Amino acid sequence: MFFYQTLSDKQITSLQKLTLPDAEVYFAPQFFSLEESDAFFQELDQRINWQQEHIRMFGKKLPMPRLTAWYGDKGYTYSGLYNAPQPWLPVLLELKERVEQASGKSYNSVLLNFYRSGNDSMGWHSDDEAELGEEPAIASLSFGGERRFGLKHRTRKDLKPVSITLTHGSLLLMQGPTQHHWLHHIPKTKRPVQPRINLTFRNVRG
Ligand SMILES: O=C(O)CCC(=O)C(=O)O
Ligand SMILES: [Fe+2]
Repeated sequence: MFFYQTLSDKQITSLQKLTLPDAEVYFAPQFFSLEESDAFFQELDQRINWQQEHIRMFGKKLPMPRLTAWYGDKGYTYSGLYNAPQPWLPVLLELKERVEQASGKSYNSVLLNFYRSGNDSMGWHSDDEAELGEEPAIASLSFGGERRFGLKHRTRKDLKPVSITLTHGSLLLMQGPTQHHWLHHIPKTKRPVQPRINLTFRNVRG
């Protein structure tokens, strides 16, 4: 476990390190206060240019099971789709500063996901695109309804899959060898859940 200071209130908050082999994952369930988190959810809900993108699968064009948006300095290819960057918004720069301060890393882009209901999801993947470099640091913020975040090792079947509840106002940080060895997903849920906004800050090269 290590400690950091938030910029706003100089309050010491802890990022908990998960005990996962072949990974470096940290989690802070209440990185933001409830008041801040409610305000960020509203702001992002209203200001982000949310898009319904499609994926091509088996020659079919299918709607992605969530809305997405891409902001920052660089374009990015994700799930075979090229995402042209939209210029930073003030709210995104504020969040970027906060996660940079906490993680000691810098980011030049952010992918946003909007999960409208428990029927929205993200399939098993790792964020291992070449543009992200060898051992990418990815800082993931969650606002709104709680969803389960699953992690499973690519090859070691003796390791049980891990599941974390991504709370309103939480920060999840993945770095080091994590993307090489582990896959992650957001499964659908039958539980009634509030809409959820996720932001993953990344550093894209090139
Ligand atoms: O919604 C989440 O927490 C996961 C997002 C994610 O894995 C991604 O955008 O690559
Ligand atoms: Fe991911």
